[in-house]
Amino acid sequence: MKKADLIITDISYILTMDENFTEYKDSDIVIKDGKIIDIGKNKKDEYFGKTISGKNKIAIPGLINTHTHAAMTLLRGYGSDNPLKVWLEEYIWPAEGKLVSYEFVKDGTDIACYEMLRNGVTTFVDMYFFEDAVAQSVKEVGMRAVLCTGILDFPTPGAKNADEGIAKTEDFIKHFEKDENIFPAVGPHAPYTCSPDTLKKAFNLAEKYDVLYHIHVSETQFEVNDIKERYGNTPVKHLEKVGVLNERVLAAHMVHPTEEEIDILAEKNVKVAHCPESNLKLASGVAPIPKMIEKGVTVAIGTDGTASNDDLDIIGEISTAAKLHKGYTLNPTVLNAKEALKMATLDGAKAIRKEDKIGSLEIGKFADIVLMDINDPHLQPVFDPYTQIVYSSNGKDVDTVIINGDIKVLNKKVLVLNKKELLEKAQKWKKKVLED
Ligand SMILES: CSC[C@H]1O[C@@H](n2cnc3c(O)ncnc32)[C@H](O)[C@@H]1O
Ligand SMILES: [Zn+2]
Repeated sequence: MKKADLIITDISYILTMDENFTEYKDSDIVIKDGKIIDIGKNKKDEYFGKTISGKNKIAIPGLINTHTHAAMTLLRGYGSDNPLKVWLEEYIWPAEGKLVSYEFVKDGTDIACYEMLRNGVTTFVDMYFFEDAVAQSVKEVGMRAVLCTGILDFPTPGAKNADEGIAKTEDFIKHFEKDENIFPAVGPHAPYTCSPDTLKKAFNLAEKYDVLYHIHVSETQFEVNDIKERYGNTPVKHLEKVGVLNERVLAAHMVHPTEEEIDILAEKNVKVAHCPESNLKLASGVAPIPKMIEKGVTVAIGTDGTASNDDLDIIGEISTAAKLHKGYTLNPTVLNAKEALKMATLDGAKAIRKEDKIGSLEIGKFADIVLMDINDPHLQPVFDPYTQIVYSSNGKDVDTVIINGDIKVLNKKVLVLNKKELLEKAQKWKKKVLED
């Protein structure tokens, strides 16, 4: 018998989400030193250590949310039912200008971490202000995250101009460069809020430290028209001309690329964070995701912030994506359940360039594992476990969440945050949002 730290026994279905979609039935996963060391039938007989039961459960890799603004939980529902420009300029940016501080971001991110864990998210990509506060939350709960300060050409709660945003980003990168779970990145907000000079300076920084370059691109028709008017090009072509497209770029939204621009994204190996619910709620449009995938673009999934979604349920997000693109293309074979789940797992890991460490359940990878409870009438009978997850379940069916081999959620209860305290924080900030 060999020593293990944790053995998940008799898991009804294991969906590894590796490149071959390898599956196991009634099998075990063995974990040691934070990593998966064995998977298969009767592996529990070869190891001793703490066990938890996987009976009536589906095991999938920890889910990856590739675009959010976590602290915006404190603005959930604020300024709803408006287009992006009105929502940002008349509601969100004034509220952020008034309230955003280290404390706001810490409290808001704590709430977001609770919600993400509850919904099976183990890794997320965040762009906001006071990312040191986000890092503190992430450390306390033991999640993984790609974190970047939003860089804009006008004053923000975190910096008086883009150069200060870039300088702060460099300090942040240096601080977390070697961290195992926090991956610092560079976050120019968008082509309409960053000049070509700012975009390029930010890009050079990402190159210097070999980190992700995360940016909102081609989110609305308004943006496309605005960039055309200002620079004579559509957003992706504009970014290409500025010289800021390569494999390090993770572009959020990408709702309105032209055919030619999709070819550029594929050629430059730019990754896309698709945010269908935010795009629907803000009436930004429907991104041509099937076409991007067909042309070889890696497309992952993101929720965006909770003021434009308005939740952090990534299973709900892939369900929306799978159905939206079928309806929009009038083709039911488009974005099938396996492909949809891949967007939130292996393709999410590829989007953040961590596919060697996370994104699938494989020996040697980190033990970031979600167990979905299928012992409930709304999830039975199971003909196809992928279909069950994408079309029948939602985040609330997540029973257990393990990160780095540590149990963070058990029996649908988040173990690493205090729910009562979070509810109090939400009330405290609601009062401040409503104060003059
Ligand atoms: C610079 S940090 C992030 C900045 O972006 C704002 N934001 C939130 N959602 C969106 C979106 O869908 N498109 C563009 N900008 C967005 C957020 O409120 C912060 O100000
Ligand atoms: Zn966003």
